[in-house]
Amino acid sequence: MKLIIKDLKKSFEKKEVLNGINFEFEKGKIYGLLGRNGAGKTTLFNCINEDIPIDAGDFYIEDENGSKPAPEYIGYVLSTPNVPEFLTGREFLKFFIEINEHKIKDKKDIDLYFDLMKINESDRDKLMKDYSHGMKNKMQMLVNIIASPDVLLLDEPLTSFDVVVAEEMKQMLKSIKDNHIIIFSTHIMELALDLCDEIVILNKGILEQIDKNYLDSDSFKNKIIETLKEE
Ligand SMILES: Nc1ncnc2c1ncn2[C@@H]1O[C@H](COP(=O)(O)OP(=O)(O)OP(=O)(O)O)[C@@H](O)[C@H]1O
Repeated sequence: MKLIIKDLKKSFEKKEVLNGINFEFEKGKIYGLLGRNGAGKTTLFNCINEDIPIDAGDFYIEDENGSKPAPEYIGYVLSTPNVPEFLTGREFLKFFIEINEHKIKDKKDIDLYFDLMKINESDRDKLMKDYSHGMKNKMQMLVNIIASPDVLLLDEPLTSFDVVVAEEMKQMLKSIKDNHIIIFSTHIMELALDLCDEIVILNKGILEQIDKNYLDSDSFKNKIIETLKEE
């Protein structure tokens, strides 16, 4: 399975943000998406998730059965969590599982899902408006893991997690990567290098993959920084 992006363009008024993105993301890999502030990482995710219209180009998923439109097979974890705050964590999970019942393979007891995310028993029946930023982020991550979409877009998802949870999330993402395409945007280069199989840089509106042969060399970080400085 691949997520194929062809000549994708997006501008906001006169500002050209995505200037012809061409890329093939493959199943079984975690891609680290790096770019300067305002480079267009979130815009790229919003386009692929069809939250905003694109100006030109195409994107789709291709597998052994042919090609299919991408958005239905995408899970998107936003950097600012977006959960219904008027529900408790338990109500949210119950509702999510009910409306996605046909999609969810291997359904588990709700408390097992909370356990997976290390959400305390005392917090499970609280309104999510009283959850911390990190707890809301965990809930958003959790529903995406339960739905197990083919493509998982993660917009700086680990930054609000404490170090223990961040490490657990890293291990969890590694454990599910074989069956997914995971694209992970971050400003933390060490995290990208530690977690990701490929590093992709969004610069001047296009995507560029950094040669894997550099991955273990000392000069790799410098190469990324030099590429990002070129703007
Ligand atoms: N809805 C919008 N209307 C107008 N301009 C927008 C809109 N959304 C994004 N932009 C502009 O597009 C550019 C790319 O923004 P985007 O949020 O995609 O960057 P980013 O790489 O995710 O940045 P950061 O790393 O700082 O989060 C910025 O110049 C931003 O101001």
